[in-house]
Amino acid sequence: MAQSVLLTGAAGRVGTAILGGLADEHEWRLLDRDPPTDDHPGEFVVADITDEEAVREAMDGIDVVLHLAGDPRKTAPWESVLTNNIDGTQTVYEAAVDAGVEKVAFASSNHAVGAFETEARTPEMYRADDDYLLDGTELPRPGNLYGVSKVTGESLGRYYHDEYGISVVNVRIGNLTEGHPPIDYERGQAMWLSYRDCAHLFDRCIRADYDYEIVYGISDNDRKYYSIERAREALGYDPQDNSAHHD
Ligand SMILES: NC(=O)C1=CN([C@@H]2O[C@H](COP(=O)(O)OP(=O)(O)OC[C@H]3O[C@@H](n4cnc5c(N)ncnc54)[C@H](O)[C@@H]3O)[C@@H](O)[C@H]2O)C=CC1
Ligand SMILES: O=C1O[C@H](COP(=O)(O)O)[C@@H](O)[C@H](O)[C@H]1O
Repeated sequence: MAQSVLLTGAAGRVGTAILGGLADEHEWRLLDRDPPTDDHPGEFVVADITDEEAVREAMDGIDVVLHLAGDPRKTAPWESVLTNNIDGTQTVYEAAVDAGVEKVAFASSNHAVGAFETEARTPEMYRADDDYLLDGTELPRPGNLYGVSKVTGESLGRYYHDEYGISVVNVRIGNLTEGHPPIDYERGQAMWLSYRDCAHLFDRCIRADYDYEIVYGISDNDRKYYSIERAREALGYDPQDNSAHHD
């Protein structure tokens, strides 16, 4: 059944991948501080996610929120991640709970656990013959302030789920690239997420029933140090792509 979905950060790369696969599948309300440059499904709200009133208005009638908006740079300074990623995410959750939204899928990141990639483990852990695997039950271990902001976003979800019962899934996205995995970048190939699998994964976030989840968002790469088992079990994720199938 089509659901009413609010997609924040809709003008960005992840939003483009999602809409590329799911434009006709749901009723969309798109939100970004940048106006659209192309055709888009549904209505487009130009607003900043730290604008409480605008975010409240955008939640009206929404079933599911895919919250992508934020500063995606691993080098982002504290002032930016504090405003865009932490304050913005809290504003989105507060408005979602007040509006009676059922589910929020939060775009978390591999950088929430980046510090597990120690000198002793790398580059071996990026290779198919290495069995090191993070599965989402490990404690967070961010390697930069951007990662800290993603861990904080996951914690905000934990709080709003426990306190208000809203369903929450945190998707620790790997490395999204279109058409082809990153070239000459073992780490990027191990955490590759294709556009097709990205759209399917967020479709499962919209449709599945869950309480509070942390899952890894990567394709079914031969090289991997993130387990996708929880995404399969909790969401019914069934990825089609594998970085090993590209030269
Ligand atoms: N692209 C990737 O491989 C990965 C992305 N992510 C996360 O996914 C999300 C989307 O990332 P991308 O699409 O790659 O980034 P992007 O920079 O292409 O898109 C982000 C969008 O959010 C909007 N935005 C940023 N701050 C905003 C604010 N305060 N109010 C309203 N809109 C705002 C921007 O205008 C932009 O259109 C981010 O939260 C990022 O941290 C996580 C891991 C990997
Ligand atoms: O969280 C993110 O991660 C991806 C992959 O990280 P990288 O360390 O391989 O660059 C990055 O491309 C994306 O911009 C970022 O938001």
